[in-house]
This record gives sequence, C-alpha cells and structure tokens, in this order.
Amino acid sequence: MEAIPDLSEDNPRTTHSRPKKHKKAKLGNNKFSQAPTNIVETNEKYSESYRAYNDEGKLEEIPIDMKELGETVIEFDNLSKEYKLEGRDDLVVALRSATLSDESEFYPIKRGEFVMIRGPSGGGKTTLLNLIGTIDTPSSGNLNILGTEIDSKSTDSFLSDLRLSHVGFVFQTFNLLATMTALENVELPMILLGKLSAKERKNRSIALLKRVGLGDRLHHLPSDLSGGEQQRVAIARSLANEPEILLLDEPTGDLDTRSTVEVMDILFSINRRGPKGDKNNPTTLVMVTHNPELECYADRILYVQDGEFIKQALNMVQLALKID
Ligand SMILES: Nc1ncnc2c1ncn2[C@@H]1O[C@H](COP(=O)(O)OP(=O)(O)OP(=O)(O)O)[C@@H](O)[C@H]1O
Repeated sequence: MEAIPDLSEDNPRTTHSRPKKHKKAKLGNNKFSQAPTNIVETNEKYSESYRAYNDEGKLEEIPIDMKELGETVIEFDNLSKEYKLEGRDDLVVALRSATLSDESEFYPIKRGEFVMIRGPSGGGKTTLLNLIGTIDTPSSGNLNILGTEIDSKSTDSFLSDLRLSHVGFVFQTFNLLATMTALENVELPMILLGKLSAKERKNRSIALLKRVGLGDRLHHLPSDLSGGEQQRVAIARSLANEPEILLLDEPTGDLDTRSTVEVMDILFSINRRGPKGDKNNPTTLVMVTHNPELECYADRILYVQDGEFIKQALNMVQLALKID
C-alpha cells in the first residue's frame, strides 16, 4: 500500500513545507488566500519556462507566467458511493461524504486549475474521477459540473452529451482503435458529435496531433507507435471536441520515464493554453496518479484515503521537467 507523503518532510521536488505565516497565494483570484492550516507552499524556484509544441508541431520555449483561475467548474457536497457485491450483505464504501465546496476546507475546482488526486490503492480515486465524469452515479450527495446540477433526474442522453461536448477522458490504457490511423482515431469524437464538416475535422485532427508532437505520425496505426506516442494520440483524441475539463486516470501508468515526462509536459501546456495553444482558453485538468514525482505539475494535490479527502497541498511554483 502506497504511503501518503508526510507533508512536514521536505520533498526535494516540490519542497512542501508548512509556511510559518500564510502568504497570499499566487494562483489567481480564487479562495486560496483564505487558506486553512493544511495548505503547504514551496518557495524554491525551478524553471521559468516550459516546452510545448507550436502550430507547426515544433517544440518552443514558453515562459511560465502567473496563472489566473476562473469560476468554479467542479463542486460537490457529501458525495458518496457504495457498491453492493453479489453474495455479500455489507456494502463496499468507495467514497464517503466527499465535499469540494466554498464552505468546505477543500475548495471547488476552478476553471484552468490542474488538480491531482493521490492516495493509497483502493482509496477511492478512480471512483471519484468516474463520478465527476458522470461515467458512474453517486449513491448520495450533490454534484455540480460546469454550473449544472447532476442528479438522478439527469437523463442518459443529457449526460452523454455533457461528456462528449465538455469533458475529455484519458485512461492508463490508450484504448485506440487498432485498425484506424492516428488521424482517424482523433477524428472519431468529432464524428460522434456531428458538428464539423469532414474538412474541418481533418484540419482540427492535424492541429491536435501537432499540438502533441505527432505531426509526422498522422497516418500511422497504433501498432506502429510507441506507448508514449499512443498516449499522445489518446490525449489528442480526448481534446477533439475542445472539452473544458480533462479527466485523466493514471495517464502515465504504463509509460517509461522519458515518455512520462513528454506526456506530462504536453498536459502542462494543455492546462495552461488549452487545445489551441491559447492562453485565454486553458483546460481544467483533474488527474489521478500514484506517482509522487508528478505532483510538481499540479496547482493542487488532493489526497484521498478510505474514501475521504485527508489533505490538500498547493504547489506555489510550477515546474516543467525537462529532458535533453
Ligand atoms: N465496480 C465496483 N464494484 C465493487 N467495488 C468496487 C467497484 N469499483 C471500486 N470498488 C471498490 O471501491 C473502493 C475504491 O476503489 P477505487 O478504484 O476508486 O480506488 P483507487 O483509489 O482508484 O484504487 P487504485 O489506486 O488501486 O486504482 C475499493 O475498495 C474497490 O474495491
């Protein structure tokens, strides 16, 4: 079982330490300035720029500028999930009264925020992500996504529309269609949504594949791509309908260190500048990971254990890891 990091101990990467006096947080016009005592911050300076693929699919250095978060896009109150197992009377409680709200010590998720969910195996991370993504329904509690209340009255067609238009998903396994090229895989969600012409779909797919550094792999089948490249296609596909929220469940779980860094750098740039590389159109990211090394990419880390939030940490310095 993975241990929850002791935030009082210095972590060489994120240097979590309890501030002697709470400083006004630098993450923008959100509620972080009213920080409770479990907020941690780091003062160490890391990188002033990160690398991202430009319109031509070439890597360029982009300064890491201060981030302004927008309005609340994900909030929930007393969210619980219980599973009934066949042949057993007792219920498995996967999530118990989880709350992210203005009234709670755990804040709602704001537009443009990059939140990681960490914690021991079986703690409820995937359950939480699936509830946020409306893939699964809560046993009780209130959930609000993008200003819309999700409840038992929400119809399947409403929820699938919400997912297709506004929420992107990336999983540990890439789930690409084996007989389709990278380009065709990325086009699929646009075909399902049915809003763009064939030419527009193709152009957007090419732009997205360039955005993830695969402008020269458009016509490759998944079997001709490395694991890291396949995951980059899956990321491009998740962005096909320009979702406001991207949910990621262990997206680097099957990748080696080099591919992990490449994928995380891409996610970092998507978070900051959205699918089109536009600073004014960031994408909100919620990512489950077991890897403590990746915490440095997030604005906030929520720790989930036994179905409950137990702490949250704020990263005051954004770090883009680099490989040369
Ligand atoms: N479909 C299901 N039916 C029954 N129990 C389930 C189901 N899904 C999850 N659980 C249980 O709910 C609890 C939380 O599981 P969950 O997958 O959310 O944890 P996790 O933190 O994502 O774990 P991991 O890090 O191992 O992926 C576990 O006890 C798990 O066995």
